[in-house]
Amino acid sequence: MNTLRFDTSTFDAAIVDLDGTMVDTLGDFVVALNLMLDDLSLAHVTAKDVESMVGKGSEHLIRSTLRHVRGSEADEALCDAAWQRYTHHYLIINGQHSAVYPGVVEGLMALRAQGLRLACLTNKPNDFAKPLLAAKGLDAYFEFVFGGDAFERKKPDPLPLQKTCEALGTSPARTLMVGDSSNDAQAARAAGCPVVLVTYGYNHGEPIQGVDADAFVDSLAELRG
Ligand SMILES: O=C(O)COP(=O)(O)O
Ligand SMILES: [Mg+2]
Repeated sequence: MNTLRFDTSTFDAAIVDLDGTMVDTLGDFVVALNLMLDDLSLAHVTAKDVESMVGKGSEHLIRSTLRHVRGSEADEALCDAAWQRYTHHYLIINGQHSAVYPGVVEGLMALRAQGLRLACLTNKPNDFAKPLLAAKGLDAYFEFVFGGDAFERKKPDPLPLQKTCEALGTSPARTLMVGDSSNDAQAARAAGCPVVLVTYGYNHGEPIQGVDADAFVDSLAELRG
């Protein structure tokens, strides 16, 4: 059920996902992947193809893209070459084909005004995540930014959430996860964090309402104390 207001007054902190939750980065992914595919003399992907592959980090995205355009699993040499080309292009175009979703700044400001500690936890690599947040003017809201390579395992594993709670010094039960996909929800459930999902974003092509979460919001502006 969508709610027009999700009461955040019982929390000490919020952990916020990046791609699909704060920033619509689908354009960046498509542009960087197609530049990579050009370098490898392979066919292009569309935004629709990419949308269902985003959320499990860049390695997963590159492997899924190669599988999609070639029709078979890529070997390690091709994956390595693709990774080099993809990171080269992504670092250059990062943020140029992306936009902050409506209500994000309002929501982050409200959470901070309420005294909540904020961390950004994404499966995007640190080298992509930190410059993107800075370019979009979102970095100052967060005490910590942890990318997909910050810890040994990525979401949906609970480890990144547990480590982020440790960094914040907050208990999982009083730390709200805000995300856009089942990766965020599964990680939160396993870590013992309550979870709210946005109704926009990328969830592997599946309707988000089918995911086990505490609430769904249409905008981060609905998160209020
Ligand atoms: O797979 C990605 O790079 C996107 O990651 P995020 O949704 O955890 O920010
Ligand atoms: Mg996401």
